[in-house]
Parts: sequence; C-alpha cells; structure tokens
Amino acid sequence: MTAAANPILEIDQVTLAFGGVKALNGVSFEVAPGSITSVIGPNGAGKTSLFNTISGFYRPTAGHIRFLGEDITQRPAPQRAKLGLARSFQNIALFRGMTVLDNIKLGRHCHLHTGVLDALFYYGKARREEVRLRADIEERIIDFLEIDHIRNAPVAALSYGLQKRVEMARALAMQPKVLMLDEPVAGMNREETEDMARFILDVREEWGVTILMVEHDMGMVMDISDHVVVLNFGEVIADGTPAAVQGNPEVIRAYLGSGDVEELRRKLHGEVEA
Ligand SMILES: Nc1ncnc2c1ncn2[C@@H]1O[C@H](COP(=O)(O)OP(=O)(O)OP(=O)(O)O)[C@@H](O)[C@H]1O
Repeated sequence: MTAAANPILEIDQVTLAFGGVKALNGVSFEVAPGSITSVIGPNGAGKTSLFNTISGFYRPTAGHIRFLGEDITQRPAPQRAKLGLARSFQNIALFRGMTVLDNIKLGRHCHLHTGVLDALFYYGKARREEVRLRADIEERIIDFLEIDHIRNAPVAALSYGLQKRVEMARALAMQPKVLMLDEPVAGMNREETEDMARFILDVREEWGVTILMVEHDMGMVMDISDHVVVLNFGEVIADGTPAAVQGNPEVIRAYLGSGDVEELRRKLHGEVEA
C-alpha cells in the first residue's frame, strides 16, 4: 500500500539495540487512518520489540515515532495511551481475580481525573456527566463484544478466547484512535479465531478505530489486513498489500530460512486449522 497523505502513525528509522543486539534496525513504515495494518515475520524478527517501542515500554536507540503528526518518541507509555494509542498483550494481562466489568472499568483509568487539583476542582455536574459517559461506553463495549452474560464473572473462570475478548474490551474502553493487538488469535481454535477476526473488522467499521496488529496466523492476517509489514532480523523486508507481500520472494525466503515456510504455505492455502 502506498503511504497515506496523513498517516495516523509513523515509524521513522527506528532502531532498538539491546547491548550489541539490534532488535530493530532502521524500521520505517506508516499506518493509514482507518486501516488494518499487520506486522508479521519469523520468530525473533523484532515484532514484540517494535510493539513495545511504539507503545512506549522501550525507548528507541534512534529514530522517531509520530502519532497524529506529533513526535511521541520521548513520551512515556501512559501518556501515549491517553493520546489514543491503546494495546493488548501477547500473554493476557488482565486482573484475573476481578470481574469482566471491573477489568473494563480499569481501561477507562487513563482518562480519569485523579490528581489532587483535579479532585478539588472537578466535581458536581462535570463529574456526574463523566460517570454517565463512562457507563454508556462500558455498556456499548459489552454489547458490541457480546460479553453481557459474563460481565460479573471473574476473568480467571473464562475460556482463553473469552479472556482475549475481555482484553480487547478493556483496550476499547480507553477509546483509542489506534488499537494495537499483540497476537490477538494466538492459541485460539478456528471458531474463536473467526469470531475475533470479525470483531477486529467491526471495531474498525463501527468504532472507526485504526488497527495495528502483530499476528502469526497468516490466514487471518491475509484475510483482514489492508497493509502488511514484514520484518526479518529487525528490518522491514516487505511492506504492501497482502497480495503483494505473499508473492514477494524475499518474504518466502525469510520464512524458508526460519523453517516456517511449510506452515506459511499451508496457512495461506487454508489447509491448517487455526
Ligand atoms: N529484553 C531483551 N534483551 C535482549 N535481547 C532482546 C530483548 N527482547 C528481544 N531481544 C532480542 O531481539 C530480537 C527480536 O526479538 P522479538 O521478541 O522482538 O522478536 P519477535 O518477532 O517478537 O519474536 P516472536 O515471534 O518469537 O515473538 C531477538 O534477537 C531477541 O533475542
């Protein structure tokens, strides 16, 4: 895909080194507003490092990250979340002893007025208005993700697929402009994968949220993405539409080198249960 005139997110020559290891080396790509952009690559390619750098858990050794035109490279993770960059985690990061609803409420936390001065000056009508707005958003999310029946269940009691859905609900409660999903269908069976793919498409359609995801499930990536970025050894080796990327010889070689190519082929041809 050609770069949008006004990308919502720009990754510009980002390098991340751990000692002598360059997990990312001059990575550049753009995310168009309203797109579903996926980052793929063999194990160890740098996908998680990239996600952690974009969301602010790591500070890049060089390069810049711009969100809505603003350079956010030096901004800490909570500020990025508040600006509208929300993420889920590869290993579910929910409060397992808490209910589904309480976990979703925590997603709103980044927008709450919690400072001492805020607490002094922020009360009465405005506060009641915020409480009402929050409840509305929570209800919309619960309805949208079809989790009404489990709203009071502790997260630990839920199936893996439902936990992933709750994690998405919590990220949506941040009212993000860009939702970053770290392996949203990892460990899911085919039915759960199809449900999640539908939710991701609907989040984009109904909530107008741009999606940036890292995912190993090639079938799912190629089905729902507008734009695919392929990493290998910390560098972008291909960047384009799913069709362009699938036919790119360097991509095939990268997966060949990793031993993943047979799996890639089978998944691309839908021969493997997710
Ligand atoms: N905290 C760290 N300290 C040192 N090296 C790291 C650290 N995190 C990642 N690396 C190295 O950076 C490189 C990229 O790793 P990363 O986890 O980002 O890849 P990945 O594409 O997400 O892999 P996977 O698909 O297996 O999750 C690897 O060589 C890895 O060993």
